[in-house]
This record gives sequence, structure tokens and C-alpha cells, in this order.
Amino acid sequence: MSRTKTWVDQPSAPAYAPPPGAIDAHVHVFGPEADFPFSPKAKYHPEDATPEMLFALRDQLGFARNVIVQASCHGTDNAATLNAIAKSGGAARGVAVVSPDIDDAELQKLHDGGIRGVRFNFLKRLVDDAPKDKFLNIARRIAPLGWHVVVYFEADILEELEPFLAAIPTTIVVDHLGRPDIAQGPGGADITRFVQLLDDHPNIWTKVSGAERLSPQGAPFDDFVAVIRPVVERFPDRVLWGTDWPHPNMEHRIPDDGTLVDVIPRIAPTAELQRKLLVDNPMRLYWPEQLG
Ligand SMILES: O=C(O)/C=C(\CC(=O)C(=O)O)C(=O)O
Repeated sequence: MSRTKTWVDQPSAPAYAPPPGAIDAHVHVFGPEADFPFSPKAKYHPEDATPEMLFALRDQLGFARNVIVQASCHGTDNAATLNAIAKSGGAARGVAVVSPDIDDAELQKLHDGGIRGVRFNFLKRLVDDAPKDKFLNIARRIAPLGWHVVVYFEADILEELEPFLAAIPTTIVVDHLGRPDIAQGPGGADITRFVQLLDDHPNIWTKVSGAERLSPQGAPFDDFVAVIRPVVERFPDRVLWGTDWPHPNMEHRIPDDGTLVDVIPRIAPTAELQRKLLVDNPMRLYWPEQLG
């Protein structure tokens, strides 16, 4: 598999300045492969996207912290994610992908290394299997640590997944709004069903990220803004945002991170909504001990 590069080296400077303490709550690191080899089961083989590159981007875009989400190309070996968190000097925490047979000592080690959640990935193009019964067991074990669950799925399986989501005994964060079909517009079936899910389950949050993945129109993402802004306004205390750098699998439509940051004030139009989205909400999940 040839290695793919999915990010721009020099993103444009965003016009929007995030508030002090802003958290980019969905990023990944890849490798470096020489130190942290990819999983033999990986479905893509990216170029190295190192912690140093991530922190340079963070500073350039005006963010203070990152949440580093274990990407499927690293399987259940979280060493690259832990390495990046350790190098951040307290400015990053993370979400792990764990094996169902992980023991308590290993979970505690992940906690000590800055992990505050586990991710369950249901995308068939990214993982070979997604065993709900085993995921539920993991969820029951991590809940007492104060961790949450991050779930990544596409809109067509939402209905089938709902009983599983309902059984998870902790906060759930859905990546990229469960990937609704944005072309359906603000009243579309996918986003309507997703909003109903959040109405029905107060423990379900979402990342209002992924404009570059979900928008058929592309930058400046007017179609994404029209569908997603009402979600931010309806659930101001249950939304997170992230660049998704280094944009895995986006080699055919590589986004400019500066342009993505400029989507924020359009989906969160007031200073209060922006502060909740970028500071207050991620702080509650990732750095709760630092809240007054
Ligand atoms: O990271 C994302 O947001 C999306 C991904 C990759 C991914 O999740 C993974 O590799 O674990 C995708 O849709 O290909």
C-alpha cells in the first residue's frame, strides 16, 4: 500500500479567532511509523503526521489544546496517541481504541497517560468487525473511571444502533453527527432522526465536525452550515468541534484547516455558543478536574 498524505502543509490563516483556552477536540496522529508501526489490519497507510506537526497546527489556528483520537490505522495499540499526549505538556488528552480483553491495570495505565474515552468504530471500510456485546462490556468497565464513549457510524445504521446506544451507561459522543446526508437539507430525514436521538437521550453528545467529509458543495460549506447550525443552537451544552487533522482518507479532497476554522462562527453564531463548543463542553469531558 503506498503512503497517503491528506493534509496541506501551509493552511490559510483563519479569519476567526477561537476564544482563549479553545480545544480542537478531534485530531489524530500517525506514527511516526519508525517508532509506532501501523496495525497489520490498517485499511490505509498514511504518511507520518507527528505530534510536533499537530502542535504547530494547533498554535497556528489559535487553539490551546487537543483531543487526540486513536485512528483505526493504529488498531488497538495506543502507543502513538499516548506518545503525543505525553509530548504535549498537558495540552492534550485522548480517546483510545481498546481490545475487549484489556485488563484493569492496562485501563489504569491509559488513564494515567491522559486517555478519557474509548472509541467504537462501526465503519466497515475502516474496521473488520464491531462487536456490540463486547463494546457494551467495555463501556460498563470504563464508565466508573469517569470516561465516555465515542461512537463513529453512518446514518444508515442509526436505527439499528439505537438499542446499543441506549444501553451504554455513560456519556456518548457521536463523531461527525453520525454522517447525515447533508444534501437532504435542514429538514432532511437523516438529521431529523439524529436530532430525535439527542432529544431522547440526554447523555448523547455530538461532534459538529466533518464539514469537509459531509458537504457535497465543499468550501465554504454553506450546505453544512444550514443543516448543522440548528443542531448547535438546540444542544449548546452537548456539542464539540474538531478539525479532524490530518484528515484520514481525504486524499482526493484535502481540506484547508484555516477554512474549516472559519466554519465555527457560522454554526455557532454567538460568543456564548462558541465558548461552550470550544472550551466549556470539551473541558467537562477531558479536563473536569480543572473546572472551578
Ligand atoms: O477520523 C475520522 O474522523 C474519520 C475517518 C478515519 C477514522 O476514523 C479512523 O481511521 O479511525 C474516516 O472517515 O475515514
